[in-house]
Amino acid sequence: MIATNDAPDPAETIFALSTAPGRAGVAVVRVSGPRAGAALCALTGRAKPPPPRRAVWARFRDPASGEALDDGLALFFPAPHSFTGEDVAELHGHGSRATVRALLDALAALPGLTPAEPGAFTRRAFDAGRLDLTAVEGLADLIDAETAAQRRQALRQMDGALARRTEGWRDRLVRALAHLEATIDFSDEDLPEALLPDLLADVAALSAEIAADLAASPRGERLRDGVHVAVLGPPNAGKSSLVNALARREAAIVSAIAGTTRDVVEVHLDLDGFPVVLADTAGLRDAGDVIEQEGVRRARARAEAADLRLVLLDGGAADPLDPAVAPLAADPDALVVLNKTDLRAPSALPALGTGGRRPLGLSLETGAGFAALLAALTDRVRALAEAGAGSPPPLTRARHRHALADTVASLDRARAAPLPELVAEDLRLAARALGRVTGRVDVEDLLDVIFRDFCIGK
Ligand SMILES: Nc1nc2c(ncn2[C@@H]2O[C@H](COP(=O)(O)OP(=O)(O)OP(=O)(O)O)[C@@H](O)[C@H]2O)c(=O)[nH]1
Ligand SMILES: [K+]
Ligand SMILES: [Mg+2]
Repeated sequence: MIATNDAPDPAETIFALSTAPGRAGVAVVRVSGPRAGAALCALTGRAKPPPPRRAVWARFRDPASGEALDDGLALFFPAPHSFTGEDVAELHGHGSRATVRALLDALAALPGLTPAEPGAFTRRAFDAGRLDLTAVEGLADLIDAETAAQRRQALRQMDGALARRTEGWRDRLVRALAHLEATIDFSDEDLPEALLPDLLADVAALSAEIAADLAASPRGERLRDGVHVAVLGPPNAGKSSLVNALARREAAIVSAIAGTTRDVVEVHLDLDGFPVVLADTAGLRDAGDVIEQEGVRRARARAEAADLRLVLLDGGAADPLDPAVAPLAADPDALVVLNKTDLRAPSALPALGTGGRRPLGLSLETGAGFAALLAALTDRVRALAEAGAGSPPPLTRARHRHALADTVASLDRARAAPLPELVAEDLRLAARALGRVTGRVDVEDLLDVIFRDFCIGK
């Protein structure tokens, strides 16, 4: 949605349908660039655009033939108070394919107007400095949000929570660097002798703070992409039955034949606003044909990659904790469930691992324990994905993680550097890595800080 192509030509006026294509009550066509006002006038027959940000009713006509195309509302947002920072016009017409096509064709026929590339409006907003990169990403995530928690996270990032945090770090870094540069360049002047130890202490504190956010980073990406839960267990434990019950549809084949599931079957769930990718897997055992063995290999790979492992034990088996399953159930991070409690009670099993844990009891046959399992699963998913309002803004993309990891690496090199010049060089690299998060990498602000804090040059 927000993908951008070649560097845009700001002299061009671009236009596009901004609402979803198809039948709808209203469709919004947006025009941005120097000819936006003229385009609005050409289609509405007005001598000049309406007052800023005021909706006026208009009949939309083909400027060439005079044919009436539609009627609706027209709005004008003069630069710089618009989404793109340029003159923007909006035509709100009726949302049929024919009216939208007619409006777009009429705009295309006007001199100096070109259809917008995907993401071109947002690209212009970024170029005009109205959005930083994290806000652009937040906007893209908001448009794609499917659950309430995703919507909250996207809105928070779009509002600049992550940008403010990284820019705050960058300000501190640039300030430290400015002081250091000053001691290097003007060492004959009277600057504090003890600057370097203090500065290195600041750098250590900053590095620790960024590292702490990095350590918490899987949360944000999980909320964006979904918490991956793998359902694992022996053949015939009822894994596919459980996945179907959670998905409330027959997503996977259930049968009394052990080894029914071979491929990994994914279903998407919304658990209390948190997106979940639930994977049904092949029953784990060594027997079976080559296809089943490939299924077992895939199941184990999925178990490795999952954020949470739900281990389903078979209450109908001779030994539900046989050696093929016991190690999975002993994992303290796994959610362990004994199914078929209509055949055997959890109290009939020995405790799992240390600490005397018991599996949750479940019968998909009778429905007993299902609500409790759903609640336990939701709690675990929330804990893995939650971005509490008071906590630091989550890193939602691998890009953020890489930039911050580079920053920490440079800061740690700076702390170990033998000469002030080398410390400065590593701090400069750290500042540049931080600047990548918001997309603002410039050096002018370094000079600003030098002049503001030291009044050098008088
Ligand atoms: N008695 C009883 N039977 C159940 C229960 N849950 C599932 N079953 C039955 O157990 C059998 C196996 O269920 P599946 O869901 O196919 O089991 P699975 O773990 O996916 O099996 P594989 O894909 O072969 O590994 C089916 O006949 C189900 O009807 C339960 O709670 N009680
Ligand atoms: K089965
Ligand atoms: Mg199955």
